[in-house]
Amino acid sequence: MYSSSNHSNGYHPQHQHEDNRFGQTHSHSKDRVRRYTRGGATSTNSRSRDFRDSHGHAGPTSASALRVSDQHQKPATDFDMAYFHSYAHVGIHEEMIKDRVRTETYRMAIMQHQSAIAGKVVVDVGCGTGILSIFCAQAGAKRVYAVDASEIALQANEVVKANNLSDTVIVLHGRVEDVEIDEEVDVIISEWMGYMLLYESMLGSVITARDRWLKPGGLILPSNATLYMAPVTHSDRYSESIDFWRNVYGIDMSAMLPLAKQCAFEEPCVETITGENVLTWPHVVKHVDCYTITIHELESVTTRYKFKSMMRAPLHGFAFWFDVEFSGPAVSPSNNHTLSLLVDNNPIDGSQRKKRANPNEALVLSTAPEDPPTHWQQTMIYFYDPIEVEQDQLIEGSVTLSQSKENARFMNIHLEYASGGRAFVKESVMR
Ligand SMILES: C[S@@+](CC[C@H](N)C(=O)[O-])C[C@H]1O[C@@H](n2cnc3c(N)ncnc32)[C@H](O)[C@@H]1O
Repeated sequence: MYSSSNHSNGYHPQHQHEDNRFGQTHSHSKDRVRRYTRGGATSTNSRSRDFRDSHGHAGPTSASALRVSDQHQKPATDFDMAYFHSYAHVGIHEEMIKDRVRTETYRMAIMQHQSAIAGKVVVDVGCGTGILSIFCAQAGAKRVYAVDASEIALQANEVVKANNLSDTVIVLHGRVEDVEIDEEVDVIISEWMGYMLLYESMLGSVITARDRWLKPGGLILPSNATLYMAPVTHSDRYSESIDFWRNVYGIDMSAMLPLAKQCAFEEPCVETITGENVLTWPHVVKHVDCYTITIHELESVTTRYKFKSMMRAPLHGFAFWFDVEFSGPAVSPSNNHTLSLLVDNNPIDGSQRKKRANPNEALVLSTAPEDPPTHWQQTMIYFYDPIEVEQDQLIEGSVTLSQSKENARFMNIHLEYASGGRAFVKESVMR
């Protein structure tokens, strides 16, 4: 995943600064998950470890507490191990927790659903430092299984102990796919969203947890998610990275342009844009219902889009962003807890978009350009050269997001676009 325009892969030495989230270096902004792509295998083991004592209470880790179960899922790959290792770094957790939009929306959602959590059993899929598990304990959960395959689970256990919550929060160090929980749970909570929603492929682990442990009628937070895309104009960005080379201290360095374009725009960029960069209403790329989605459905997502530009402007590429909603399971319309969002047809481009039926009913965590910024920012796919579009000009094509065969946590992006009689294809990989 590329968080700025200044490199064609994640490991360029120039413009380096410490990325607190993953201890990774890059120029403009922070990467949520990248560091794991560098090293391949790490020394992290794939066994599950829990901190329960013989009475089922949380306690210090010991060799006898190590438990292995490989009957549920494929074994973790070297890529998985490197991925979990990347989450052992404090910086990534600091960045997530300091993202107040993210963390406070989760806390509000937990409090909003307190009646479904108090006295109930919760599993926190990917607990990290344990913050969401502790919020659930504060909301009155009877028991919270806080599961994380990263070494950060050891820290979570210390945090739980220091807050005198060891009787409620049971930290399990292992993959959700491997650990054993000997009871059904009422609630699943997880912060699984990667850039462009599906990068990291962590949603599959939430599905696994759901299918292993969730009681019928149980609650999943967040309950659904939507990935959007829209065409954008961003002349400043293009000038900064490309036009810059046309005149450098009076020297014509245009010979650098092909390399500059490749390095800047070959891969997706994670950046913050504003609503002013967006040329039309967004198109829904994928809507995910966490209660019903299958792992198979996530392997490849294809959508066709058709936009009509609202203005005359140079089209520089597409922005992607997502939102997630914290509502209960979808139930019949006669029930008061019916999902609060409806999907209706976008009058501008004919695509579907979500409309809030009752804004008071479900909390939404949005990463849209017009909403307060989050650490996810927006994900941009830039063209190598802009396309001039007139007002009302059609921009159409398709996009396919598929898990890489090499490493399912990488995402291949196949983008086809046509406008004004010209057609293009762009392939990129978010790694
Ligand atoms: C985005 S972080 C969220 C951390 C924490 N819940 C929070 O909100 O601050 C995701 C965490 O999930 C863990 N994780 C991802 N996949 C997992 C799996 N299959 N089993 C256990 N932990 C997993 C990662 O190690 C990471 O710590």
